[in-house]
Amino acid sequence: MAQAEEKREENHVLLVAFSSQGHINPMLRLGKRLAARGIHVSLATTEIVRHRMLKSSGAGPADHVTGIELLFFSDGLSLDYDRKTNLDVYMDILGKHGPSNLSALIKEHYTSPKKLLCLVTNPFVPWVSDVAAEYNIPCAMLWIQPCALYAIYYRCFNKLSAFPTPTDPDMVVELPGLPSMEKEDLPSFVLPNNPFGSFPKLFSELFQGMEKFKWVLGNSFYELEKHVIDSVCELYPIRPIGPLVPPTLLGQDQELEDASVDMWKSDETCIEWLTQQPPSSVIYVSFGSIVVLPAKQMEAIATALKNVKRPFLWVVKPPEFPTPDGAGQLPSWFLEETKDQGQVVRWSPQTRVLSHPAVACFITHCGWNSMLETICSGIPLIAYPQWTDQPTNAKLIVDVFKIGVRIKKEADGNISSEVIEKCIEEVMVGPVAEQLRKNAMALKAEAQKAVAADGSSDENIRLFVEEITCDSCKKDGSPNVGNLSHEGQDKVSDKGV
Ligand SMILES: O=c1c(-c2ccc(O)cc2)coc2cc(O[C@@H]3O[C@H](CO)[C@@H](O)[C@H](O)[C@H]3O)cc(O)c12
Ligand SMILES: O=c1ccn([C@@H]2O[C@H](COP(=O)(O)OP(=O)(O)O)[C@@H](O)[C@H]2O)c(=O)[nH]1
Repeated sequence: MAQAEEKREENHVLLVAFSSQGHINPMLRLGKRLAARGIHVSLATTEIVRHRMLKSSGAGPADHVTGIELLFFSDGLSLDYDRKTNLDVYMDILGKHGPSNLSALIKEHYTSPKKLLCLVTNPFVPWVSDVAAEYNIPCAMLWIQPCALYAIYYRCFNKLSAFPTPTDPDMVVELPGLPSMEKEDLPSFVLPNNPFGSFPKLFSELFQGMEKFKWVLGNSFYELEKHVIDSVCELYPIRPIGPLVPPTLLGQDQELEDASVDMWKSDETCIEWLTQQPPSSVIYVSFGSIVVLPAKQMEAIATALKNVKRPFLWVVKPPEFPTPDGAGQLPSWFLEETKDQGQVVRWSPQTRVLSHPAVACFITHCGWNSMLETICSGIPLIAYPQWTDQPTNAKLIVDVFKIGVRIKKEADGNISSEVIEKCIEEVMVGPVAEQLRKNAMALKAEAQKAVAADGSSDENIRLFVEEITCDSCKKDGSPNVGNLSHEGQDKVSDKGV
């Protein structure tokens, strides 16, 4: 036992993630890249994740994911608490109980916590940096949304630029390195009508105290977002090390195992069904793990899918806490009337779906993981964003990456099935479709280059590992992301990118 513990503390990094699948998986993939460079890695997250993994697999939860040890701490709430409906309460309680519970976990698992090379946290558990400080361990943040969101929040919460206010809710926001943004392009949390009171507080504290993070890593790649990445260099640089997606999507060794957890059991039968469909014919539809669409919007999508008469694969994840208004439920007529046309599953093996040759396009809520997976699959997107970073991600898809179209809302906030049908036709046939597909394939190639040996992201990982393992760098308490990030970018521009 003593020997195992000693080993654990050699060259060890502890990752800490918020409980959502889209936050844990990029962290695990970062962990794997660190492990490939000789670092021992563990990931700590909250008990609710262990509980969901248990439910999804039916067996006991894994205590390791491809060599990364999983550790769990309590968020202070009971397992059956409805966290999704009460996000503000959840985030508050987690912020109150998380620090002491994580601190106890560290004490329990590491005989000398100071030996940890660093803690890596994500933006939704920013208090991890205080736990790191308590043990005198350096702390890094993995930013799990586009670097554009990092730039927007940094400027917003440090009051460096003007954002919409209750008296000027429609103002257009102009920021360096980004296109002009109207209110429907901004992250929902910076708008005056944002209902999540504790979010601005969480992010104000985070962005006003960035010096607590010695490194900021981003789940993106330089070539994808170079203008906005360059634009934050002077503020507090972010170093892109992504895309953190399964190795099979990156053209890497097919034998390489992915590091990820599944909180829901995926329905593999849809892969067999896909195999029976013509190449580039299927519309894939999914809104991720959190969004629950209002019944009216479910109806509009259902009508559009039926009317376009093309094969579809729609993920309809039953709401964990169903409501009488029918939110998140299929219209009653749908399955019967489309039974020869498409498939509905509760949860799909999404990365296998996106890279399947039968899939033509993806109607998505624009979660960043889904977007990166799509970029790496080289197919166009139809953006239907809901909240948080998603509206801005949709803006990037259309105006910066130019790999998709956006479903525009009517003046009353609803969507019409005709608009969805038009978007589908636009990305499936004709000159726009052709251009989008070309752009998508080009970005896919750039993504593969970034993570391949000596690519921009690979180089940034190498620099990070060099930094955390270098004794003199560790003792220097000042945040030095700046120097390194500049160096990383010089290297990139040296190569003529
Ligand atoms: O902001 C939150 C909060 C939150 C924080 C503070 C508060 O007071 C209230 C709520 C909780 O869960 C989230 C989960 C998310 O999952 C998903 O994470 C991906 C990667 O960040 C995104 O790209 C996807 O759009 C998104 O659905 C994204 C989020 O932005 C949040
Ligand atoms: O049916 C599904 C839908 C989603 N996902 C995965 O769940 C994650 C969703 O993350 P994202 O950031 O896109 O959205 P979120 O669910 O966090 O809103 C992605 O990795 C998807 O591949 C999946 O495996 N099956």
